[in-house]
Amino acid sequence: MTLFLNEKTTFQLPNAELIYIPNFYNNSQADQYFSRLRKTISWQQDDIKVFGKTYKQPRLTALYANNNKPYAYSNITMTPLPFTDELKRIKTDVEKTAEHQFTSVLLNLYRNGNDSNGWHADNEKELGKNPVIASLSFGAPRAFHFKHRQLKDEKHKLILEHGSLLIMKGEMQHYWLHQIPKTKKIIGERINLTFRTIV
Ligand SMILES: O=C(O)CCC(=O)C(=O)O
Ligand SMILES: [Fe+2]
Repeated sequence: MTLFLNEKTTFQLPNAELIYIPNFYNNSQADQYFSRLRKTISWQQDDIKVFGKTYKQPRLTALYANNNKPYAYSNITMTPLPFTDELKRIKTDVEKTAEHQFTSVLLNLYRNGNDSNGWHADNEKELGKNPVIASLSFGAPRAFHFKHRQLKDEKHKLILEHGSLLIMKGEMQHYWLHQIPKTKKIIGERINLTFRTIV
C-alpha cells in the first residue's frame, strides 16, 4: 500500500520509529530552498564499485558538516565542506522538530526518474548505535520503500513530498532497509537532505 499523508504521522513499527511531517516547509519556502540548493550546493557524481566493477553513482551528492569527519559508504569516502548559512538555518529548524543535534548533512540530487538510491541501511559505525536520521525532501515527489530484514510481511511505501520531513530512529537502521527506486514516470528533479550525527 502506498500512503499519501497530509498531517504529522508516527508509525510504530517493529524495531523502528518513523515520523513523517508532510508540510515541514510550506510550498513557497520549499520552492525557494529547492532553487537555492540546486544552484549553490557543490554537487558531484562519484564512482561506486559493485563486485569489482566501477559505475557512476545514479544521483549527485554532497556532504557538509560542522566538524571535519569524513563519511564512508559503498566504497566512497566523502570529505565534508563547512555548512553554508542556508544549511545552518535548515539544520536549526530540523533539530527543533527532531529534538536531536546533527553534525552533518548528506545531500542527494535525483535528476530524473532514472536516478535512484538502492536498498541499504544507514548503519555505518561512525553514525553510532540507533542513529536519528532526519530526511528533508524538495522537488519532485518520490516513493520511499522500506522493508524489515527478517519479517517478510513488513514492507511499506511512502511518498516523500516537496517540503516534507521524515525522521528515522530507534533500531530502524539495524532491522530495516530503505530505497528510492527508479521510476518510468517523466518527473523533475528532487533534492534530499539527510541530517546525521557523525562522530
Ligand atoms: O533520498 C532519500 O529520500 C533517501 C536518501 C538516503 O536514504 C540516504 O542518503 O541514505
Ligand atoms: Fe539512507
